[in-house]
Amino acid sequence: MKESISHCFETLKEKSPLVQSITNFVVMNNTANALLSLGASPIMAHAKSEVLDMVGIVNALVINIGTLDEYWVESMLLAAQRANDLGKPWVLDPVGAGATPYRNETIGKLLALKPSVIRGNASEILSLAQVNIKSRGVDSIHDSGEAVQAAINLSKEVGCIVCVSGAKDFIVGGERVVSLDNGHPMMAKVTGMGCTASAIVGAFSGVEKDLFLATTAAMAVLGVAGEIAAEKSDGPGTLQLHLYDTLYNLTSGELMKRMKVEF
Ligand SMILES: Nc1ncnc2c1ncn2[C@@H]1O[C@H](COP(=O)(O)OP(=O)(O)O)[C@@H](O)[C@H]1O
Ligand SMILES: Cc1ncsc1CCOP(=O)(O)O
Ligand SMILES: [Mg+2]
Repeated sequence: MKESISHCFETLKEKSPLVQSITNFVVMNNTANALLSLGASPIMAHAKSEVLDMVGIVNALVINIGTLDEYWVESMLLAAQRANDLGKPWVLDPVGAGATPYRNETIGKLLALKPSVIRGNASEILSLAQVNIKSRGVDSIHDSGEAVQAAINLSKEVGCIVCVSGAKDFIVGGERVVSLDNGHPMMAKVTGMGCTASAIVGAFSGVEKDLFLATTAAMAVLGVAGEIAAEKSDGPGTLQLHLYDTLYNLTSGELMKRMKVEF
């Protein structure tokens, strides 16, 4: 698996996938910079007048409901349907799932369109799997390990790959589960770190057809880059900056050496 992840990483650098994001106002800059540092190419586009054409030219689509509103939701549904029609992968980041009925209703519509990959924190994945939990905005109040069974159920129900992020990241494809034990607790103190994870999952999905492998590779890269960056940082501000530099300079050798992956 480590070799396949490393190969995926090399392919991404070589192909520089174009990734469309319909994402939230908070993280547009963070995620675009992370994709560029990694070697992918970001484009943020949500106008209904261009969304169908845009999906036509990108390698993957990321839909993130962080700052959703009625217009944006229509764009998201159009884009997701178009990606399905064209057989292109699309990633759902269900930011703040469970926080309000509007978010849940929107997530229901997006799930009906069957995302290729769902990446969320534990509270979000528990909410999507209809586990009756309390949620509190965009930050998780559960450990990722608590949401693994929910992720398995969700993966089977929707027929997609599910990633639960947190101290450990779990990637689930039906009964297959992989865990990654990289990263650093300070990563949760930078807004948009999860959104960045989802954007990177989009980038890998744009170059690797096996989406279980693509998602695992994406989370391994962010986890390893995050922990290297954290070692150089005094706090979340410098972590954000060091993360770009680390993504930019990361080699497959360093990735292989640091990655802690388990089946
Ligand atoms: N306690 C932690 N230890 C190590 N890595 C973490 C920790 N918390 C979050 N991360 C990492 O931060 C990234 C974002 O995950 P998370 O914080 O769960 O997403 P979100 O921002 O959507 O809540 C992932 O790469 C995850 O592995
Ligand atoms: C704070 C906030 N509010 C709406 S979207 C958003 C960003 C959430 O980003 P992440 O889930 O990656 O921490
Ligand atoms: Mg999030």
